[in-house]
Amino acid sequence: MAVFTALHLDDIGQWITQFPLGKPLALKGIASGIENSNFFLSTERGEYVLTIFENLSFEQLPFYLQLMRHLAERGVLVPAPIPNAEGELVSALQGKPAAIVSKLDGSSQMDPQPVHCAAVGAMLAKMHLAAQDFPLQQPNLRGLDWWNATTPLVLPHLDDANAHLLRAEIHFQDAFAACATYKALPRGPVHADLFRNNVMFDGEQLTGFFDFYFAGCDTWLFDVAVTVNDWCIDLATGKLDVARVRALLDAYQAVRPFTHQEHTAWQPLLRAAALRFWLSRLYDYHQPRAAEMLTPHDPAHFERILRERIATPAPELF
Ligand SMILES: Nc1ncnc2c1ncn2[C@@H]1O[C@H](COP(=O)(O)OP(=O)(O)O)[C@@H](O)[C@H]1O
Ligand SMILES: N[C@@H](CCOP(=O)(O)O)C(=O)O
Repeated sequence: MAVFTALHLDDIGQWITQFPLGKPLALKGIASGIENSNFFLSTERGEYVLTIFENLSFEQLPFYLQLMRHLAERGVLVPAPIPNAEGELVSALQGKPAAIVSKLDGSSQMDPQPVHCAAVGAMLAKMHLAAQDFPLQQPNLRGLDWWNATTPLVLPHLDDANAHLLRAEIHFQDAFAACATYKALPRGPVHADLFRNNVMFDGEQLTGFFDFYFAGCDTWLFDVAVTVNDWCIDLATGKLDVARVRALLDAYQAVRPFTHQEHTAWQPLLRAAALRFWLSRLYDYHQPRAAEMLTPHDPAHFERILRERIATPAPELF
């Protein structure tokens, strides 16, 4: 999150009367994050998070908010969206779509141990299974099509070595996505951005996943790869820590066993997950948006991870 649209308590006095939340007491911009404008909101009824969506449209948002509601109803620990008096989860604020969700307890675990990775793996598998009967469809908007569209926009900013790496990896991923193994992978709604900063813990107890605004329908294995590439690495080098990888994968497959096609696709999808965030970070870095609070993420981190996944095979799924 970041703050692209400035907002003060006075600005929401009228708007908030459509929600059953009582009087607003405090509103505080959240500096972390990069995508939307987010605020901690205190009201007479409790603590919430108010999000103004900067890129997603009114048409796209029901997928994310209904998905959160669907998951919350099935025991997956995610924020509950608050409906307004009309039963709507999204309504216009400052001319943009906005929503209020419950605030999760706990804090981010930025130095995860195997026990935390196991909790994340188990909850991710539960999420995949719980979303199987979710009726709405929306593709992962940061999937293969977006990688192909974004590559020519960032290539002019890269040195020769990185331009070569990017071209070669896009070529590899296009070819892999066309093969029978890839097409046979189980799919459904995925979180697609389950980094350390998007999960809450109270000690070793996982208290929730949030930030579903990159979610979409994609392969479940891509979601596992995104998660492993953040939770199970040494941040300085991008190298995988085998104990954390094993803990996450074993806890995941205790809930939802991996298929043989997933076993074959594992190494390519770890590369795909690294490529996805290298590209988005390059794009955000070279085409920055105006914001009151924004700290762009370092693209070189995912360049290192991609090079490392190409050079060194990761532990197998099973
Ligand atoms: N439902 C929530 N409960 C508690 N804290 C939240 C919640 N949603 C967001 N936050 C806080 O806001 C910060 C940024 O949120 P994030 O969703 O990552 O932003 P973005 O939409 O830009 O990706 C998080 O690190 C967390 O501290
Ligand atoms: N997790 C991604 C992009 C989104 O970041 P967030 O802080 O808004 O969740 C990255 O690290 O590049």
